[in-house]
Amino acid sequence: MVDRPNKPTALVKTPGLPPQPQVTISQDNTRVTASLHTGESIEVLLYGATVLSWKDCAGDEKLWLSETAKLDGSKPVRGGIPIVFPLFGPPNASHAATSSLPQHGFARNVRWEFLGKSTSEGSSSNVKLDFGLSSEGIDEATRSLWPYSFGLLYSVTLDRESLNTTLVITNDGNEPFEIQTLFHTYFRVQDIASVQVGGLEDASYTDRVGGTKTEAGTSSPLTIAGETDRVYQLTKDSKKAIVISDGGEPRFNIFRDNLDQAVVWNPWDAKSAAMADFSPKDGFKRMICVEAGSVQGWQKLDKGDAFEGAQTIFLP
Ligand SMILES: O=P(O)(O)OC[C@H]1O[C@H](O)[C@H](O)[C@@H](O)[C@@H]1O
Repeated sequence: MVDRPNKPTALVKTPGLPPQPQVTISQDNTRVTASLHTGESIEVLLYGATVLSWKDCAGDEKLWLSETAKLDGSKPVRGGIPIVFPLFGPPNASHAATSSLPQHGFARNVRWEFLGKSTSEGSSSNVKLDFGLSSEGIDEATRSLWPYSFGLLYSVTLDRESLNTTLVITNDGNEPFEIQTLFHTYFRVQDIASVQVGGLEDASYTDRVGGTKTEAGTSSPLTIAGETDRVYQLTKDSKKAIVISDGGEPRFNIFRDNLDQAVVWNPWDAKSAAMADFSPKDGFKRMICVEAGSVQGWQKLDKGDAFEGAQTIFLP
């Protein structure tokens, strides 16, 4: 059974004080917000099931969201964590089944259903919000572009010091299909000039700036000094974090589960100037996308198969 929103569950009893709600959830027609009693919070837009905001206990925002991002369902959100599915990047004639879809697929362009919340047994400090999308939940025009019977279950779990996003994709029909997927996370940073991305050392990557070329890994952490768009080929070792440091301090430790690539993207000045929904125009100095995904080749799902991929971002 699904809890109704707006009703805090799990009460903590502190001697001498009235019971305190552990988790507060509220929902309107467009979004769901959840806060822990310790102050951490998340906000998820039903359009695209896009995480728009993740704040720590001090109320500091961890995600970057463009000031001109469209939140009205007219286009994918520029910022937060849009979900890429079932195709990463621009459509390509070489993969006929997804060749008619928009860039990064359709999951970020459609309204999802809020399925409800849960908290861990005995835990005083987390909340999981579940969202669903299926072939029945998309419009006829989109379904005609990708006519498969699928189910997506997306869970966003807020803990005191981490945020987990888990996507389970199922093939609910008779026809096999092939997918790519990715969490397009926009991290907020203080100053891109002092950002380093560690944990990608020695990984080969596809550089997508100015044509596509494959490069061997380098021994030092990645720094960003211009337009950057790389797809790193990582090992299956989910214990190795990708670490985003800012001003010499580690800020985010990203762990992957069953996602073997990571895209690093910063549009820099010219590309961000060309995006109407990217603002302020120098906002590229305060964001970096590090996107865990499965985007090299395709994951094939036969009838009844499921694919599960997740990322957990820890605040050091
Ligand atoms: O503008 P969008 O469709 O949201 O894509 C934004 C970016 O997403 C990924 O990071 C890709 O690697 C980039 O090539 C792309 O420009």
